[in-house]
Amino acid sequence: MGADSLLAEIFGPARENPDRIRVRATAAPIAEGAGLMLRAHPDKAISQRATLLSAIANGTSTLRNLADCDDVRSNLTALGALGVPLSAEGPGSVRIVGRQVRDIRLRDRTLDVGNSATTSRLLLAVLAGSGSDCTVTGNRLLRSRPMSEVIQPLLELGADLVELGEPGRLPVRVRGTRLHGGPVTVDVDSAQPVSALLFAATHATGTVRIHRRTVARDHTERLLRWTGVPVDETPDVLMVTPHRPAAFDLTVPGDPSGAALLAALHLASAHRHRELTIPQVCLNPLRTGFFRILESMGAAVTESPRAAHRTADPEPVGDLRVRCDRRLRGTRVAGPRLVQSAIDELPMVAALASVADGETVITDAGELRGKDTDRIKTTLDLLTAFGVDAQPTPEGLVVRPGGPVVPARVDLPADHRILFAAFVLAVLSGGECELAGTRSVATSHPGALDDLRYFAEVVAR
Ligand SMILES: O=C(O)C1=C[C@@H](OP(=O)(O)O)[C@@H](O)[C@H](O)C1
Ligand SMILES: C=C(OP(=O)(O)O)C(=O)O
Repeated sequence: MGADSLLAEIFGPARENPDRIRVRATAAPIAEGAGLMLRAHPDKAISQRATLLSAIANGTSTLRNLADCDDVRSNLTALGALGVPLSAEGPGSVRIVGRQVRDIRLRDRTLDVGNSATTSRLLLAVLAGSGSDCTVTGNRLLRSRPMSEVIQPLLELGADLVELGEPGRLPVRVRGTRLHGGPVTVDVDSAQPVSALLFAATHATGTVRIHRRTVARDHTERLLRWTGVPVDETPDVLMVTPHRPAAFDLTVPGDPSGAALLAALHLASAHRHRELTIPQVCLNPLRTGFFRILESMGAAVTESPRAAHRTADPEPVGDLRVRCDRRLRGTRVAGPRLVQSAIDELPMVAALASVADGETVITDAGELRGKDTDRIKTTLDLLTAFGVDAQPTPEGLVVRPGGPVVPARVDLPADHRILFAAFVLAVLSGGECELAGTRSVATSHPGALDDLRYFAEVVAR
């Protein structure tokens, strides 16, 4: 079966979103006393890791509630091209028959993973130990993103990788070989290189010690342990004993980044004094930094973990509740651990900061410069378009109170996280504006316009 028909069977046809919308900030009337409950989309980061891990696991895995977005579609398309048997198991569910890494043999082909850095980096680590000789590339944005932090340590484990374009960028040719163990270092504040090396370690010939700079999202560590791969850890070092993961059944929880969008829109709306419940969200503390930042801004946040997670799931899962009955306070977002746990939500923090009663400083966030866009620059451009007083710093930005004004039209960069911050600013501004360049919603959350519709009138242009 072709990749497109398989994806259509799993998710239905890809959703067509307009590239230009008018947004009028008038929240749907909700009766006092009525409960507010909105569901976040399934987690993208866990979907990415779970599909790739089951592709090399011992046996057949079933994954449910996979995130339907371009990044995960790219990931499944790549697995199909690698000859990994995949079949639809109902809406959002897939069965994946794992293969020995050495038996993955893709020859003389180029795998284009679109926009997804996570897919490209994890895939390089798997292909490095496979029987393949192929090339990994991506779209224009992905080809300009840094890859050295993955390429360099993989080379140190014996990988045969050749950068075919600019040094430290895709496309990269991979000739699979046997990786050995040893020490490797990740000296950026980023989860993906660590995850890539954890994948590589499962099929190396000796123990791999990963010296890391920051503890960031640990979904891969959790999945590996849950599937029987020995991973020891101190704050500075992860130590992996090579082992083939066992096949598994997993239901992907709600995405904390999706919950953050709902919470930010809610706090931007006239209903923010009411409690919004977002059920069944991944409550991994290395992902929920946005909610800690909201608390520091004066919002009330409650997390109610589901008890069963202790035995059944690799991740803590539960309900999130958010409300705020005061004006938001300015805050300081600093330190690699907090920054990493809210890395994709920082543009939305900056948006909310525009209505706080004091200055907000975001720092230690230099990693934002290597995303789909330079998100320090594009967040600043967005704030400026909404008339917000903000200034860039080398590692972040400073946002001053003053509230957004309603611009006639904002031309957005091709970056979904900046688009989500634009939604928040459009609701905060209380007026009507046009957003151009909205198709990037598809990268992580094609249904995001429906989220926005709870808080604003949205008309396609
Ligand atoms: O590991 C992941 O799933 C991700 C890690 C983060 O990137 P970095 O690891 O490059 O910081 C994040 O920005 C990205 O959306 C997804
Ligand atoms: C940067 C992101 O993802 P990736 O690095 O996988 O492209 C993101 O989702 O914001």
